[in-house]
Formats: sequence, structure tokens, C-alpha cells
Amino acid sequence: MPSRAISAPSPVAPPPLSHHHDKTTRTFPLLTVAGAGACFSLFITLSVCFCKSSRKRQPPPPGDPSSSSSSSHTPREFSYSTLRRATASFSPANRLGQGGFGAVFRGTFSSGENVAVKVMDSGSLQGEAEFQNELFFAARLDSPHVVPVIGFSHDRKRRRLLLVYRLMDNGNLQDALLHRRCPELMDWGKRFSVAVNVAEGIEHLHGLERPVIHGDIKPSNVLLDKLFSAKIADFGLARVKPEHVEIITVAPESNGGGGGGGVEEELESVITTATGYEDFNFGLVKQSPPVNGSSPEMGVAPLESPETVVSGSPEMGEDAVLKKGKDWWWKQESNAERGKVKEYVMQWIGSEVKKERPSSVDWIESVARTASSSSSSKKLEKKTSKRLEWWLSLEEESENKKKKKKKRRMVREWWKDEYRRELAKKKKKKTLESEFCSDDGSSSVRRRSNSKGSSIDWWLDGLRARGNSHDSVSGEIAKSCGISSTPSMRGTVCYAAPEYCNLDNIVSEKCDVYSYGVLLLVLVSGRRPLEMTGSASEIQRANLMSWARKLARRGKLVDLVDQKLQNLDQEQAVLCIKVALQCLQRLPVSRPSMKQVLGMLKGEVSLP
Ligand SMILES: Nc1ncnc2c1ncn2[C@@H]1O[C@H](COP(=O)(O)OP(=O)(O)OP(=O)(O)O)[C@@H](O)[C@H]1O
Repeated sequence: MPSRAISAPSPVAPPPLSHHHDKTTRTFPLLTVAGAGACFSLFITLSVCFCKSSRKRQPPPPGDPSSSSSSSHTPREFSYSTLRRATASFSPANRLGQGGFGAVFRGTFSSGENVAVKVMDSGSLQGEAEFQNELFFAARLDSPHVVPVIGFSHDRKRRRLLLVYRLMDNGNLQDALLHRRCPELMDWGKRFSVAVNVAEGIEHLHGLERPVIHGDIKPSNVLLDKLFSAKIADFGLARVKPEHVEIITVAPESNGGGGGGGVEEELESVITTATGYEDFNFGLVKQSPPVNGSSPEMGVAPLESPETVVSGSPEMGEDAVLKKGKDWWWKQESNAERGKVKEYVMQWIGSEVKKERPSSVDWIESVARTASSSSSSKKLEKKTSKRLEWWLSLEEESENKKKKKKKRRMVREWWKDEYRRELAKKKKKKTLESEFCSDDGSSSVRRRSNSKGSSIDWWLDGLRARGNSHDSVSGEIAKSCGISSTPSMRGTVCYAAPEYCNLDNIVSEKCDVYSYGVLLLVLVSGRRPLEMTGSASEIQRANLMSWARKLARRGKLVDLVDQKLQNLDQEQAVLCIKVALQCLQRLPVSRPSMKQVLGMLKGEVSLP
């Protein structure tokens, strides 16, 4: 029996060692099979884990701003000295332009890469907000029609914030079209392709899972590359569309109800508003038109009143509003034009107001004159003057009442804002604590946020704390800073949609559609939205938008087309004006979506 043979070894039997060896030899194949099995199952487990984790790490669809881990272009951090070297110490010879919050310089890295460096003054809160916004969107937007942000730099010592963009060789559209008059843009084909490029860029922003509203579409924010392909720049005022935004569908009372829109209705409402407020998009002024026939100065006064500038973000606070001063609202296409246009606007509004409705004083004077000429009797004169006095006092009383009512409304609004600000602050504090603090609550970032450093310091610390990972500029940081949903400025005069200017702060994609409409008219006509050459005959053409509407009424849209254009496709140009007029409808709901606009321009969708 073999068992016995093993238990009672014979003299020839192998020594115990040999016996063990024999056992090992027999169990070896078993062990090998078991080991191979274990290895195989380990391999399978590891591969499944790897697949799962790599699937998790897969980037979401390009340009999805809603995802906190998405990043198409992660902005790099540059040292100040690198950027100083690249721009030859920010030499004036390299200056490309001047924005509202700093100058832009051409630069070249040692690798030969050409860039544009925007130097912002971090002392300005608005500049800081713009800086953060740019970085927030830079990491999320990936479109051939959006100017890429390459990186940033923060020089604490000099308190400078710098943004680095890819260089757009042909500068901005405003300059190329209206100042330099580039021959390339005198070709209709090129102009039309610029119009389509911009429409595609905006459509890309609006088509994202969480739509992005640019908020400041205008020719100076459209940059042209070497081949004059247009890209949208300047996301300083952009925001992710708030989820709850509803577009007003009820027409304002002044419009006589309805709200169906349509060019005709629009023409009526705009052309007959003889004050021209609609045309100038002065939402603020529109709120209290000088129906009593006030003087031009009075008509424009609300714009300049610091009271009216209550749109600062919760983060900005009142001091920021005051810092910007009363001209804060007047974000013009170029600083040089500011004074000129403003003056013109004041004069124009003034003259229109006077034309439309004589001031009460004028009226009273004329009554007095008539009265005195028609009756020679002193008695009658006395009676008339008494009546006039009474009338004046009535006027004064009603004026006072109006003023008081307005003041009360402003105070109410202020308290509401204050309450919202308080809520936002609390929310922000909570988010920050959960975001940046370790479980024991002792993170350095938190300590910093309580320290004396500026807000941008902590924002950048938060950004760096996440390293150069894909979510280095995550949505959460931005939300906690409130930049993507709380605009602090409201676009550029003439380009900003009427509802964008209103204090209700209802912002939707349709604001961009409106601004695009103005840009389209500028492209087709080669004129600024507000242009005065001085001659009296020019007055009706001074306001591009109302001129276009007048021409539409007369069926003479072709008159608006730039006379200097070569290779003009007249039909296409007229189509562009018609599309622009659709975009310029006063009610947001009446305006087409950017997708429809693109479809109309490409001839894929017919005009309503
Ligand atoms: N990437 C770039 N490539 C080439 N030029 C640029 C680039 N970025 C900006 N510029 C030039 O610098 C100018 C200023 O740009 P910036 O975005 O600061 O101001 P803006 O848009 O004109 O004004 P605001 O900031 O008040 O809206 C632009 O008009 C453009 O001519």
C-alpha cells in the first residue's frame, strides 16, 4: 500500500528529505495552476479597475462649462519676469490696444510663440472680477471662434494681474473695419464670413449644456486672425446662464400690449417713440422718460446719477460702485469716442424731447403770451397769471410726488439688494469652508482668506491649491466668487439690449442676439451705431438702428449697404440687414435664437 510505503520507509527508501522532495514534486503542478489562476484573476480585476478609472477621467464633451472637471485649455501660470521679457518690458512699441481695465501688449516667448498680454490693475475690483471671469471661461470654452486664453500671471509686488491670449494678428474688428479700413474687409465675401464666424461663435456659447451669455458682443471684442477669421474675445462680462431665467413674454404697457413682435410692430413702437430712448437702449432712462418735457439735461440725468448704478455684484459692494464713478455705465467702444458720442446723445435726446412735447414752462409761457395779446384788460391778465401760478404749483406738486415715489422705490431696491448680498455672503462663506478647508478646518487657504491679502490673492491661491490639474479653474471656485452669475457691468452703450440695461437684471441669450444685430448692421454698412458727421442731412442716418428701421419701412434697405464694398452680393447683404432687424426687436422673445440667425444667414432657414 502506498501509504504504508510512505510511513515505513525501507532501507532503500529515500531519506526524509527525498521524501519531502517527492511530495513537493507532486504538489508543484497544483501550486503552479493555483498561482496562475490567482495571477489571472488579479490581472482581470486590475484591468477592470483601470478601465473604470480611465472612463471616469475621460474629459466631458468639449466646452461644457457646467462640468467642474472639464478643461479644454488649462491656463498656465507665467512668472511676471517671463511676460516682461516677452513684451520687452511692456514697451509702448508693443502696445496693441487699451481696454477698460488695462493695456494689451504684443509679446513673443523664447519658443517663438506670439501672444497678447493684457495688464490689469488689480486695485480695481471690476478688473479683478474680469480677470477671474476670463480664467473661468478660458478653461471651458473650446471653439475655433473664441480667442484662446493661454495663461495668467499675478505679480503681488506690483499688484498686477496679467492675462495671456493667443495673438490675433489683425487686431479687433472695430479697428480693422472702421479705422484702418483694411482692404480685406472691403470685400463682401470676407465681411460676410466675419458675420458668419461671429454668429457661429455665439451659437457655440449658447448651445452649451449650460449656455454661456457673452454679455458684451461688439466689434472691438471680435478679433481677427491672420486670415481675417473672426473670434470672440473678452469674457469679462460673460456668465453661465442662470437656470431660472424666463424671457418676458408680455409687452410693456407702452407698447400697447401684445408682444407678438414682428418687424412691423417693432417699427411702430420704435419709430413712434419719438424720444428715441429705445433706439439708444437707455434702459435706465427708459424707466422714467421725461414726459413732462424736461430739458435735455434732465432727460439724461438719470444715467449719470450714481443712484441708478445699483447693479454691482454682491461682491463689489457700494464702494466699488462709487469707485467707478458716474460714468461707469458709459462703456464705449473706445475711450476717445466717449465724450463725443455722449455729448451727441445728450443733444439728440434733448432735441427730440423738445420736438415731441413742449416743456410745461414753454407751454405756459405761450398760453400767457396768447392770453396777454388776446385780452387787453388787466383783469384778465391778472386772472390768467393767477391760473398760471396755480398750474405751476400743481406741476411742482406732482413732480415732488414723483420724486418721492422714485426715492422710495430706490430705497426698497437698495434694501432688497442688501438682503440678497447678505444671503450671498453667507452662502459664499459656507461654500468656501467646505471647498478649501481640511476636515480640521486648518487649511492655509482658509487662513489666507482671513488674512489681509486681497480677494484676488485668495482666489488665485484657491486656483493654485488645485494645481495644474484639469479642474484648476473649476466651476465651484467661480461660483463661490459669484463671477459667473452676478454681472457687475452691463455691456456697451448702443450694443446692449434694452432689457440688459434695465435694473431687473433679466439676462438671457437674447441679449447677445440683440448685440449681434447691431454688429451685423455695422458690418453691412461700415458705420458705427452712432455716427455724426456734422451735416444736418446726416441726422436721420446718425442712429444706425433707427435708420435701418426707417429704410425697412420704405423698402429701401439696400441704401444701408456700404458703398465702398467690392464683389457685393446685394441679396445677401439685404438678407443680413433683415436678420439684424429681427435680432433688434425690443422684446427678447421676438428675437430669433442664435441658431436660427445662423440658419437664416446660411440660407437654411427662411426669414419669418
Ligand atoms: N489676443 C489679442 N490679439 C491681438 N490684439 C488684442 C488681443 N486682445 C486684445 N487685443 C487688442 O487690445 C485691445 C484692448 O483689448 P481689451 O479686451 O482689453 O479691451 P476692449 O475689449 O477693447 O475694451 P473693454 O475691456 O472696455 O471691453 C483690443 O481692442 C484689441 O485691439
